[in-house]
Amino acid sequence: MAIVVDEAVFSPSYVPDKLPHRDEQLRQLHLLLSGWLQSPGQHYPRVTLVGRPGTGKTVTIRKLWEMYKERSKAKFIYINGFIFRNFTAIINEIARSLSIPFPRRGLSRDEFLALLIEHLRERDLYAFMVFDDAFNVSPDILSTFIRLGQEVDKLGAFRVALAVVGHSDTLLNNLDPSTRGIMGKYVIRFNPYTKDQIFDILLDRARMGLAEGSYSEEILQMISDITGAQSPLDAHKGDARLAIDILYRSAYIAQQSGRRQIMPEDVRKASKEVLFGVSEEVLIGLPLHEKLLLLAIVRTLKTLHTPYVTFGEAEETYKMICEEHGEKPRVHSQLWTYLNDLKEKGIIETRQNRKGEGVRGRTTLISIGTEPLDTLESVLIKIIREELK
Ligand SMILES: Nc1ncnc2c1ncn2[C@@H]1O[C@H](COP(=O)(O)OP(=O)(O)OP(=O)(O)O)[C@@H](O)[C@H]1O
Repeated sequence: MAIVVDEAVFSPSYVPDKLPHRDEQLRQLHLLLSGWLQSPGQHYPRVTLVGRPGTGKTVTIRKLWEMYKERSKAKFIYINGFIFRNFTAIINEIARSLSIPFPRRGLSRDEFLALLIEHLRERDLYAFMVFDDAFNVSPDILSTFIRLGQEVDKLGAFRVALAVVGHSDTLLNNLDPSTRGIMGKYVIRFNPYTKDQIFDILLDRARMGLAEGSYSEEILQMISDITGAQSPLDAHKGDARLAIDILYRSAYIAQQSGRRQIMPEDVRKASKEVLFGVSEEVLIGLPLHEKLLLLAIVRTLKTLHTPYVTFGEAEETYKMICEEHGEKPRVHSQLWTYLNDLKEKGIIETRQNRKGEGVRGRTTLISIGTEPLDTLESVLIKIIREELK
């Protein structure tokens, strides 16, 4: 007998009927966007959604759209910054979503924009644009699309509503001051979910997707304890995606063992298979050689059994990994850039060595505090293989 009775309930694109603990954020979104969605053209609504991974930003905005899509003449355009990063890719995706015939390349930025504006005006189109994980898009490209909504003379009406989604305020701070001014004050915050909040989310998901009697409240509580935040400042917790993922994996492990109920041991096993502080999507979004460098750091840490490795040690392993994959190693300065990016994303920690630490001279020490190395290694290998296929 299956425990997972509805796979769709666990898919990333699933939008549940209810969104526990996001009433306030949904209310604010309504306030800002409902007027335009029902009768677009009179003003340019824009909003920024900020919160750590898995705090419900995407699902809340999708929910809002679900509530209006039947009665809005606007079209929903969803741009995921992990997938669409450069200008041409983004504008082509916008054109595709609006069913506008568009040359894929060969035009300058201004020409592409002029063409989009012309189509919006001529076809009397309205676009509700969502830039999710927008920190992957360079600030100047993002600015271009933020400013698009202001081109009311050329557009003939306020044809755009905009939501920009990111993990922190850096997203806005990186914009030039005048564009930041346009996005300015309309920020909706998504705090990490507490243990009790995760429990409510899991209970709904389990009711929808798992066989009756296959889970107990204790099991859901156990997962909530592992993943839920103690406080809104808890930096690595409060991710509902992770909690749902552990529930799904636990159900599968139980099912594979021929049982009809999830046991605590299944949860323990499942939580060893997942990453806690780093989301897999963030890893997928890294440039290939940044992934290879990260894999090198993980392998070196594993081989040396030390809490820290030097940059030089990691670089040696990186070169071997490149050879393994038939890739030309990047130069030292590029690897530095990657190292800093990994640090900025919170995947690794670095510091300068101190005297008497067994390393000669000044060097950078690298560590990974939050993730089980075996899991990180296997996830990275899987992603790298996919990319090189
Ligand atoms: N309040 C909630 N109720 C039910 N499910 C939720 C809730 N919040 C988040 N989820 C679920 O958790 C998962 C992650 O949510 P979502 O993708 O919206 O997070 P996010 O904040 O956009 O994350 P990221 O920054 O990584 O893109 C999804 O499966 C979503 O359905």
